[in-house]
Amino acid sequence: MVERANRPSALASTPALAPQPQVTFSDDNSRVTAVLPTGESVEVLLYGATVISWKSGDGAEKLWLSEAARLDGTKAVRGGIPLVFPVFGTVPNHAQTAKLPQHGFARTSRWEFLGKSSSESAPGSAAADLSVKLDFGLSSANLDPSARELWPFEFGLIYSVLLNRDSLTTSLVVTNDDDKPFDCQVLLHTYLRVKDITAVEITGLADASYVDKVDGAKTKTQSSPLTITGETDRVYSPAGDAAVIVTESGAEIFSVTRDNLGNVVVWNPWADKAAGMADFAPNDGFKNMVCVEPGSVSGWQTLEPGDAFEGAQTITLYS
Ligand SMILES: O=P(O)(O)OC[C@H]1O[C@H](O)[C@H](O)[C@@H](O)[C@@H]1O
Repeated sequence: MVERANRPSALASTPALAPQPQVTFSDDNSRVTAVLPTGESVEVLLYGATVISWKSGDGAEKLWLSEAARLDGTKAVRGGIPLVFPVFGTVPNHAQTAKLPQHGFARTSRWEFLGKSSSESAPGSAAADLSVKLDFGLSSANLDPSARELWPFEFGLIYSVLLNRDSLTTSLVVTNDDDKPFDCQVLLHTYLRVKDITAVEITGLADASYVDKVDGAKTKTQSSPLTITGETDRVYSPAGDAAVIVTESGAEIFSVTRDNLGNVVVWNPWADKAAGMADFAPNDGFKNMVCVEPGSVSGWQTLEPGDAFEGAQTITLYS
C-alpha cells in the first residue's frame, strides 16, 4: 500500500480557491435580514411579513418607513411594504369580509419564517449574480382566534421576498384549504421613498381608469403623467400590464411591474391627513414618500376549494 503522504498532492499544486461570495443572513425570531455580498439588503418583520427596509448596494434606503412606526406587533407598520389581505380598506356591504378591520389581518398577524434560498450555491456564481429569497407563511391554523372569528375560512398564504442586485420582487400565493369558496382581495402596500414629492412624476398609467377616493369615488381617466400636489388616493385599473415608472426631477428612479395584479393604488396622505396619523412621522414625511400599490382590489378573487391565486410585484432600480 502506498502511503498517501508520499504521493504528490494534487491539492497542494492547485491554487487556493477564492472564497465563494456569500449572502449574510440573520433571524432573531422577530425579523429576518439578508445582505448580498455587494451590499444590497432587505429586512422583513415577522409581524405582518412586513418588508421594513430595502437598501441598494450603496446603503441608500429605497422604502419609506415612518419614524413613529410601531415595530413591536401592536399596530400595522406605517411604511415599508405592509400586506393587505383578505380585504382592501373596509367593504361593509360584502358579507364575508364586512367584520374585518381595514386592510384585513395579514399585516397584523405574526407570520412564520419558512426559510431562505440563495443562488450562491450555483457553481461559478459571481457576487454580481447572487440573489436571495425569503419565504414566509401564514395559515388559518396559526391565525389569532379573534381574526379567525372575523373570517372563518381555512386558507394558506405564502409570501416570498426575492432580493436581486437591482430589484426586489414580492409575491403572494393564496390557497383555499376550505371545503367552501371564499372571496378575497390582495394588495402590496409599497411605500416608495422619494427625495421630494413635488418633483415626482408617475407614468405608465396613461388612459387608465381610476376611482378617485378623494373626490367622491368618481371614476375618471388618467390623461397625463400623474403628479402629486395634494392628498391623492386612487385605485387604477390599467388595461394592460405596463410598468409604472416613478421619475424624480426627470430621472427614472423606480419601475414597478405587476404579475397577475390588475390594480395599482397610488396614495399620498399630504399634510393634513399625515398630521392626523399618530404613527406618521415626521409630519412632513409625506414629502418623502409615495405609495404605489399593486393589487387585486376592484373586485373579488373567488377561490374554490383547492384553488390558488398568485400575484407579484417587481420593483426595479435605475442606476
Ligand atoms: O392607514 P392605513 O389603514 O394603513 O391605510 C392607508 C391607505 O391605504 C390605501 O392606500 C388606501 O387607498 C387609503 O385609503 C388608505 O388611507
